[in-house]
Amino acid sequence: MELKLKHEAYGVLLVNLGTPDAPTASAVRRYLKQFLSDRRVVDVPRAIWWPVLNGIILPIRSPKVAKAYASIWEEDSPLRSIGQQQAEQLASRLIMDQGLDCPVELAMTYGQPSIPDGIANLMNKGVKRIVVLPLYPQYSATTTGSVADAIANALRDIRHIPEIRMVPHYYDHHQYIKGLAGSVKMYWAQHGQPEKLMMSFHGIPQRYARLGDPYPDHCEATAKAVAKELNLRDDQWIQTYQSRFGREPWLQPYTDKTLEALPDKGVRSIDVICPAFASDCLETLEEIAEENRDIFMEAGGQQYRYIPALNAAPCHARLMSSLVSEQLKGW
Ligand SMILES: C=CC1=C(C)c2cc3[nH]c(cc4nc(cc5[nH]c(cc1n2)c(C)c5CCC(=O)O)C(CCC(=O)O)=C4C)c(C)c3C=C
Ligand SMILES: [Fe+2]
Ligand SMILES: [Fe+2]
Repeated sequence: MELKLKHEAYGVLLVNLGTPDAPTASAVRRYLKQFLSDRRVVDVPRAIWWPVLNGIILPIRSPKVAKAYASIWEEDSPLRSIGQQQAEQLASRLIMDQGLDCPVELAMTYGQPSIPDGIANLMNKGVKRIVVLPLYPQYSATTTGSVADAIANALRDIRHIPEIRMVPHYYDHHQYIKGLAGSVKMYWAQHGQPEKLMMSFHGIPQRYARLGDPYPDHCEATAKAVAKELNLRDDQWIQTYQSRFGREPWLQPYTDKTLEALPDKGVRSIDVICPAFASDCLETLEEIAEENRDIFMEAGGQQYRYIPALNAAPCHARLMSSLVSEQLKGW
């Protein structure tokens, strides 16, 4: 009985970026407005950014991006439906691996389900200590930093605040590296190995890294560790950055430009993984699996395959359960 009460005091908030409520221009506009108003994401002075965001970006981008969402939407946005599966699997894993019967709530930094609702749901279940697990293996101020801000903002409205611990990153965690390498090995065992493996990470502006964001160092460490785990020679893999936005230079090499150039360098077959994404989403299912495929094939490539994110794989739930239990030590 005593043990059960103790377990009920803990809860997990699994956090991902966020996604629109529907694949429509108005829902995408609402989502992009919240996301792109975050100063950690776009740090341009507000007097310059507000007119650009409201007068140009939102009216032009929302209908275009809504079409892209419509092409990947099933019953819901994949980011949210996969996130719900991950939350359920993590709750079962915590019981199986750690003997810990505690609630797990999915929350999004932007859109629904929100971080304040996630915290309220946990507290309504009697939770006093929350482990926040941002689903970002590599730390960036634009993602993990924004989760910390959103948690702090949510706590402002709570009189008796819960205790909070947060997983800062897991870019070099052995279960994460083995999970990624294992998914590639399994894919190659079934479909054969291509000439190159591309590891494409979501980009950030170069300036953010110069100002102290360690994200590129974390990405390089992940990519090197996965290549090592797969016993790849240097010429058998390449690390790139995708999803650039706006005019200033982002981290390089760019995924799309690299794919356009590779066939001329003699590379005709390539597999792509996106290690910065814990769940498949618009950026992997549409940008990588569709748009970038066309770029490679039109440039003369012959075989292009996207290997899915870890999503709801059992090894992913085991990794998340280890990350949570490592935070619980001594608590
Ligand atoms: C404007 C600057 C952006 C920064 C900086 C940025 C960093 C960043 N984002 C992710 C993960 C995801 N991003 C997703 C979509 C997305 N990202 C941006 C812009 C920045 N991201 C935009 C405008 C969008 C929306 C789509 C579009 O308009 O092109 C998603 C997908 C969400 C979904 O609903 O499927 C994810 C996930 C990381 C990991 C990261 C920095 C490390
Ligand atoms: Fe993004
Ligand atoms: Fe994109």
